[in-house]
Amino acid sequence: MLTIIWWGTWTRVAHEKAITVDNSIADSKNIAAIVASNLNEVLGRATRYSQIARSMMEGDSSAALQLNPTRDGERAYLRIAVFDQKGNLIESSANRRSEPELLQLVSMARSDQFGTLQDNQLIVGKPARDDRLAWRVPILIPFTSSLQGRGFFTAVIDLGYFLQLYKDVKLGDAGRIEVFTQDGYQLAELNGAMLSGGVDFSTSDFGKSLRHAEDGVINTKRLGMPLEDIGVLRRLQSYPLFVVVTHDQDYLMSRLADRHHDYLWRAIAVSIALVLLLCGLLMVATRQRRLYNVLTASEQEKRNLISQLEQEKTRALLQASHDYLTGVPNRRLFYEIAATEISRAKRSRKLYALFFLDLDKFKLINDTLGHAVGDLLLQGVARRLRESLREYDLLARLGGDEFVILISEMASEGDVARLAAKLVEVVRAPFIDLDGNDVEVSPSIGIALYPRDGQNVETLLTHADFAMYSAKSAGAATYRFFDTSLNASSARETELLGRFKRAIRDDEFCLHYQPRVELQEFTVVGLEALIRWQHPEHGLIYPNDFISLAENNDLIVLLGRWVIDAACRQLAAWCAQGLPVVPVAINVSSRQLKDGALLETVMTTLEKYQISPDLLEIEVTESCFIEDFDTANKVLEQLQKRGVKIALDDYGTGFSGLKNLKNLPIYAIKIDRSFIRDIRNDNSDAVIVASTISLAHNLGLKVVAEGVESKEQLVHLKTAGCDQVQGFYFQRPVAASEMGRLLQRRKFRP
Ligand SMILES: Nc1nc2c(ncn2[C@@H]2O[C@@H]3COP(=O)(O)O[C@H]4[C@@H](O)[C@H](n5cnc6c(=O)[nH]c(N)nc65)O[C@@H]4COP(=O)(O)O[C@H]3[C@H]2O)c(=O)[nH]1
Repeated sequence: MLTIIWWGTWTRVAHEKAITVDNSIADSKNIAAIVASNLNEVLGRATRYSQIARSMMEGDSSAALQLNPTRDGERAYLRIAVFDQKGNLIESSANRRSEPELLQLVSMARSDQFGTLQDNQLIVGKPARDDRLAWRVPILIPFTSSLQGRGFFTAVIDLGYFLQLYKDVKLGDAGRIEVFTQDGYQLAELNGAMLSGGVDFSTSDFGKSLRHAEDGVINTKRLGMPLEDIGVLRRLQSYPLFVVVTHDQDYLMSRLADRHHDYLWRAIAVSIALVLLLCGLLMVATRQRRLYNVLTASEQEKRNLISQLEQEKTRALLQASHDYLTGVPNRRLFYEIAATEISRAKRSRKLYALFFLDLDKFKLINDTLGHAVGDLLLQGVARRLRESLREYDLLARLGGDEFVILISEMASEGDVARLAAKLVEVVRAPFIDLDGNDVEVSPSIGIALYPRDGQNVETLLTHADFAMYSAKSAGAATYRFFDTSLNASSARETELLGRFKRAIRDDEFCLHYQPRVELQEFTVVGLEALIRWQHPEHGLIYPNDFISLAENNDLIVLLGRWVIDAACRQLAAWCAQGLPVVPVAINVSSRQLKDGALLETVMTTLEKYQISPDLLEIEVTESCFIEDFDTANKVLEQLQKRGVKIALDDYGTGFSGLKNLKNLPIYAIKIDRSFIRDIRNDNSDAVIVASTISLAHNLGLKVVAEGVESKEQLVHLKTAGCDQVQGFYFQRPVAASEMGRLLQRRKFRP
């Protein structure tokens, strides 16, 4: 683009210059033609004067009078003189006696210095060496008169005067009009108003070139001139002279300069604009490029991230579906695959068997040899089991030392039994050098068969679990098929019972705490201690699974003591931490009330931990009073007297009409959560709760609603006038370590 602009500009400039030069040449040609024509005319008059001179020499006496250029107004002729053939002056227009300047020319003519002369031939002489008037040129025309023979007409012509007539022609400072003789002698030069002349170029290149030049354009550069000059030469029609007109090139070009500067500036401006535009475009392009690169990079990064995420996902899925320790499927994957297998089994006539395998005394190994050995053992067991099974049998680890195996497509129960026996033996074989220890372990396997013992995975698993307990009861290191006569729960209970005392001793139990919140300011006014069993093999076991077991096996008193001790210990610990403690309620069962030592246990424990009695509350259920009203009443009254508050738990599920309560040593009732669950939808529940609250208040009892899970229930209870609530809505039961912050804060936002 820039090239085009500059090429266009230069072409235009050059074109205009060429046109100007052409115009100047045409102009010069016109001027040269005019000057040559006029000079021709001036010299033509010399021919006429020479004829008058001839008449004069032939005796025409009046002719002399006509040889007077001044009288004719002929101002280009300064003087006229006539000479005879001997060189005598016959006539002078200036009335001079001698004309030495002109005589010299006559003498040269007579001595044939101009060659053989012809009549009427114009001889142009060189002016006398006088720079001031160098343009005054002597001329001579020979003629022949009939009386006196040869005569010479001479004159001095003022070419300066002649050229001055053109002084207004604009040719520029160095422009000029010149008159030359044929051999390159410059007779006169008009340069502006300046006249000069008398320069002999005959020996210079310029002079030589003039000699053969035709009419038209010539290079008028001469020695000492730096530049070419374009001149136009025009020969005189009748005389051996020519006129050269030269325009001043600088002058011509200077007339174009403004316009050309304008072109130049425009070209520069457009170029700058273009360059700026280009730079702008370049910057935009660079920015775009950079943005593109950034985008590409971020796209790449995104792609990497996605593939990383996909890898993570695959890994997570693998982790989520496989047991990290043994690498076999975990419970989740087992359920998925087993469900598909069972649905396939429905179309098969073959037997499917689900093995529930548990290692006997695994905890002992863990406790004595350490977890590292325990882990290696589990890995070894998994490996052996896997190696003993067919490829399409499904082995999974449920957790701890529990493995399950889904055996598919077995021909008979006998085959299943043989496989189970083989697995027992395989696992029983010693494990050598587990972290430096040789370990022996035996498995107990429970077997449930499809379709006989269950139609789905859950049932089969439960029944295999029962069968496994049965195998353990049978002395372990064996297998058992599920038998409907098996009492599953008793098998588990038997196992739990087996380690109950040790669990109390080993502190496998712990207390979780749930806050009780009053409904005016939503302040925590108490905590309920709820027992949990952190079973090393079965995980966290909730009280419903072992409280009745403890009650039925005379262990509840022992357990109760542990609870009293643990609650007081915890209160003391919170106090020691400087936490603002609130009363902690513990659950006491009817069997504990019958224990004569309860009062003493409570009081000594309080004393042991330096806990004020009003920081301990006791929750009893209605059943306590049913079984042995007097004893319960007595013990509780004594406790109450010593400052321990009593609340009636699970209210509504038992016998008590409210009127029966008025004689009991209680300060509050806790409405069972079964009434609260549907309080918003079940009108009768709402009525029971509302009337309970109002009657309890009439008896001076506080009312606590249990199992509050939603805001709607909360609003309803608050509107009904309930004093306090407890439930998942505010807080699920949590470990003591998590209670510290709540005790600090003490308040909930509803
Ligand atoms: N669905 C639902 N449940 C809620 C909500 N808020 C609390 N709960 C649950 O309701 C039970 C309240 O205790 P509880 O009625 O005394 O009923 C207790 C109590 O009777 C007994 N128990 C707990 N700890 C002890 C103890 O140390 N000694 C004795 N003898 N019995 C205990 O075991 C029962 C069950 O205790 P947990 O399983 O801990 O169950 C707790 C608690 O987790 C709720 O919003 N929704």
